[in-house]
Amino acid sequence: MYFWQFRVYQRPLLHPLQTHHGLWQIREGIIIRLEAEDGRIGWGEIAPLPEFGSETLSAAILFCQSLENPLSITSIFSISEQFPACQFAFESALEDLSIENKSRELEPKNYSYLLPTGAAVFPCLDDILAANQTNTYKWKIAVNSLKQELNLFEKLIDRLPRGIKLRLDANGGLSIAESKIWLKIADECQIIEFIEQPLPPSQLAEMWQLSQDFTTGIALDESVANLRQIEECYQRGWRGIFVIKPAINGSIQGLRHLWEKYPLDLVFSSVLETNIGRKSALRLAQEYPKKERALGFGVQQWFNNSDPDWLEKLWTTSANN
Ligand SMILES: O=C(O)CCC(=O)C1=CC=C[C@@H](O)[C@@H]1C(=O)O
Ligand SMILES: [Mg+2]
Repeated sequence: MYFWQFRVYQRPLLHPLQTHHGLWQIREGIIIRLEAEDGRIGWGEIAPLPEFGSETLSAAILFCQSLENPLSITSIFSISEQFPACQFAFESALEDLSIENKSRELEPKNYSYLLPTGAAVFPCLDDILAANQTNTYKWKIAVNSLKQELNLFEKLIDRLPRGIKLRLDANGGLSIAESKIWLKIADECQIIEFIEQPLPPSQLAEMWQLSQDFTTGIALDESVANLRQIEECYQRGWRGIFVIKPAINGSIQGLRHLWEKYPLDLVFSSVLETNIGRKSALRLAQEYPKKERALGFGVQQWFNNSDPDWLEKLWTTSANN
């Protein structure tokens, strides 16, 4: 049995993220601490992303307030798939208990750096390229008008060194006609690794057709935000890329079973979680056998790291349970 505690946190993003979903300024979540009878401690993070279909923060708080304490392993693996961020957090805390070398190097060498959206990329681009050894970068589209973004894109690729791969993420905000324009350009310029979620999840068939009509990869993200959606999209014929956000995907064990059951082309992606959730997600990504795709866990600092004791302060200054 495992006694556990939780604390709700709010951390301002150092660089607010502008996407088709809107402007994201504060990452809110819950840190959980599991303690085994022999004193071992395991940490986990509930990092909701409701616009991707996960539970909301308030739903996760109510779930934590109603969950038994102490917990059994059975109760952890019985958490409903209605709470995928909670499933990830409790299973990863359970696994964290057994991690001998918690400080084992996890930071990926092959990662994708998320560039500032739109024209904001240009003032800092040279510094970002100089500071990052990776050759994979990601840039959000479907935020400004197509005309504006096509102009910015031309300027951007002129500034990128040879050999750089770019991922374009529309967060489901393009029309079919706009997707075809981007894909035609991508096929011609050969710098785009894939276009992520060009259309909304409701248009899987249309994205499948685009994947047949163009050579540039298409990656599903919002369409495959949890285990049930991954399996459904595969069974409906999707053989393109699956962007997996472990922290909102649901059961870790369930994800392992899926990638063993189906030959999935996975790209692991962050939900701008804190270091607690990041470690668990990166451990899982390291287990995934295919290594060709850069991890969507750019080393950029999402948070102001001038407060390294934030977790300790959280634990001593607030008691949610
Ligand atoms: O996947 C990556 O390279 C970084 C993470 C990332 O792009 C995202 C994280 C969280 C919310 C989203 O707007 C965005 C995405 O859509 O993938
Ligand atoms: Mg995405």
